[in-house]
Amino acid sequence: MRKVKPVAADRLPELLRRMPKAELHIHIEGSLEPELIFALAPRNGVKIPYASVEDLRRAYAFTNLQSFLDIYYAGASVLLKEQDFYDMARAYLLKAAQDNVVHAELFFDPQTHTARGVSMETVIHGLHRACADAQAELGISASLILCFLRHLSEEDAFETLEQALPYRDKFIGVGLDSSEVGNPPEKFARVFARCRELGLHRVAHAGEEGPPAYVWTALDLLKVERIDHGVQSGRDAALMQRLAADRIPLTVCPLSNLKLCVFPDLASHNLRQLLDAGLVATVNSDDPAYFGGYMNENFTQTFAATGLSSQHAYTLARNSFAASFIDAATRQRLIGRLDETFDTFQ
Ligand code: HPA
Ligand SMILES: [Zn+2]
Repeated sequence: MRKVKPVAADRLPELLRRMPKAELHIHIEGSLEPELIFALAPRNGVKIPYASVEDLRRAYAFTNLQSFLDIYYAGASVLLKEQDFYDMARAYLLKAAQDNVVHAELFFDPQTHTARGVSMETVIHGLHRACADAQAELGISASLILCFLRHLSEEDAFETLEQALPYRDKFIGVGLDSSEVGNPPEKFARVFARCRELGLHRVAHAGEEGPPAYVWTALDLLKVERIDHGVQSGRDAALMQRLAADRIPLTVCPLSNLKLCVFPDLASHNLRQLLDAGLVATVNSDDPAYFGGYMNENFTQTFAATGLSSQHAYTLARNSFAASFIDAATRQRLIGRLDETFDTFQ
């Protein structure tokens, strides 16, 4: 990793905001702000059990992953039409562009929608159109990763994959999310093997709340290329060595970990430990509408709490490009822009 100049603590937030970066762990349904929920509900004739935006926001006090997921799936129930999916992704991509996110890989949860009678075509077309427009109008590249809900069955995941295959050109890979503990990666080994045959990229949430064993099986049985979260890996020295040696990226989400009580406070977060061990860690927002911050908030709050430096900032931004699924030429061009930002920053 190249060495960068030290930057005074009071100038670091500006550098963090200004540096170009990629976001690799954003659930697009988790970018649905209360204001948009309250705009979409009457548009679609959907009733929501909250009196106001403020009333809904007050309910965002989570104790663990499941307490969040219950409210996250309820929020997504206002999404019915292609335009709804477009509007949600458009709002996220506008915010991302403001944060100098130049490339984003968006997770989406089709089973949350198809279970309510919304077609796969509606979901994928709405999201994909927003990604295409963002490239043309905002200069940000964006692609889609289809996530299987791990609390549902293997059979349901296979059926979801079948339903999505007519739109194979509109998503680049698959992921695994929802309730982790009790739903280990091995439950989906055959689905992921099929996705590998199809040439799809593969990622999985592992080691968010679940044990390091889930990270091992995500690697060995699902053959994933990245681990989403993965922070529990810090408890297993052999796993840390494996992740470093194989350069398996971790898409870390500090504000999510804080809000879901994975760490008691940001100062106790193990991002520094992961970086010091030579892991390809990145910073991401996960579900920014629920966890109180988009990309730049994740960077600035984490750096303020843990005392990370300009060198860490460069490493994290560079890791985000290295860990992304963009083509090699684009990756080099984006790293060039990153270098220029650090070279010229005063
Ligand atoms: O952080 C998460 N973990 C698991 N599933 C999710 N679905 C949205 N966000 C998450
Ligand atoms: Zn996530």
